[in-house]
Amino acid sequence: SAPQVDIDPFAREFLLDPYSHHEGLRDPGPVVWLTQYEIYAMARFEEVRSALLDHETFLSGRGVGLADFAKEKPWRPPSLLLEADPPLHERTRAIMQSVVSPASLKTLEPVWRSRAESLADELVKQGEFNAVSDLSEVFPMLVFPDAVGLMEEGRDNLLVYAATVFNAFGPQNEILEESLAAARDAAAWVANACKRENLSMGGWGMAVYEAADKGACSQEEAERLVRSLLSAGVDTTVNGIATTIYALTQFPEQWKRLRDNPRLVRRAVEESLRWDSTVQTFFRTTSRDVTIGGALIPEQSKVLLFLGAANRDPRKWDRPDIFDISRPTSGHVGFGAGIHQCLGQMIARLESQLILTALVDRCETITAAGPVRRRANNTLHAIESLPVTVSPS
Ligand SMILES: CC(C)Cc1ccc(C(=O)O)cc1
Repeated sequence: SAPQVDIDPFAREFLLDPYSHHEGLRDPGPVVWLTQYEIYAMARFEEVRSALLDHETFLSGRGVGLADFAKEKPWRPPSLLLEADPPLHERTRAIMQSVVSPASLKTLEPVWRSRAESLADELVKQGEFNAVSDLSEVFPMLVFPDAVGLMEEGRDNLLVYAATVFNAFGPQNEILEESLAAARDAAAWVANACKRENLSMGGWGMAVYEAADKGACSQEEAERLVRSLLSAGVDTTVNGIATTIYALTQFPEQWKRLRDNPRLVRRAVEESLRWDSTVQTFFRTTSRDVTIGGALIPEQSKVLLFLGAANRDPRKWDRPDIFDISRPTSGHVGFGAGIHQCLGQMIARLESQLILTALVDRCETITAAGPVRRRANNTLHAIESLPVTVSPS
């Protein structure tokens, strides 16, 4: 049976520094029993990847958080993408893939590039700035809400709402209680922003309703699918960009390599996702008894998958704790894997690549100008503050 582990992966001190705790989750065995929550967990690369690929054994429809939707009411109507299994998932995923298509991104790229360059111009002029409040919370908000076609008024509700979405995958701890209290108004704003009449023509949001007009889904489903874009599309890129900058301040020789060859930006973004995965964890629920590495996981069990720990598993990666932009990163589970693999991964990659390229082109060096401060979140490895100094090239 699965070895018992007393670690609390949703304790504040774990969330603020998860990587110092991961060996205690990987080493006891391929599957462990977390006594704090009476759930199973997997933190090794092989097992995490296999579970993500086996969507028939490891279900999403009963929620991808600790809450089992077969036993308790979700805090919000379940996502038709993230919290759906086939066949529903196939229909909704196809709609969203046709909306956030490569063609659509191609048309947006020039505008996104010019926004990234203007922001980088300003930041280099400043010389010293906060890579969170002045950069990673700014750039995604300059491009993503417009791509969705969101109303202008109240957009700052997006970050508050998204933080709650990600906290809600965890237990009812103080972190979740605090963010639920803070997010009441934000949730109302998001619900309203997803309505057809509040979305502008030509945006991704309206494209979902046009799919509904063609019979691909109902108008109500369209409204909830737009909510998915707002839930997943902001806090992820905000923290992904901040983490990439953080990694580059911690490994300055990697910045130098980017300066010598800016084409390595793509690899830096990928390696950043592996080295410090923005999305650290989420759950699956077993549809049947399944034995992993000699341990039986009964059906209807919640299983916590540690993506961040899998991406630094020494059984898979050599020198896993080193941020090395030349390493082969293919197969990392920073965007998940299988049928639920991140729908927005190309959006996230483009945003990160554009802003990083704009900074690499303009800055000879980028260095930490003070300590990094983290923001505790039940799912995300989030950064609250990251003061940096840049020298112009
Ligand atoms: C890493 C995932 C948990 C991010 C995410 C959040 C929310 C949704 C939704 O559909 O609301 C989808 C994906």
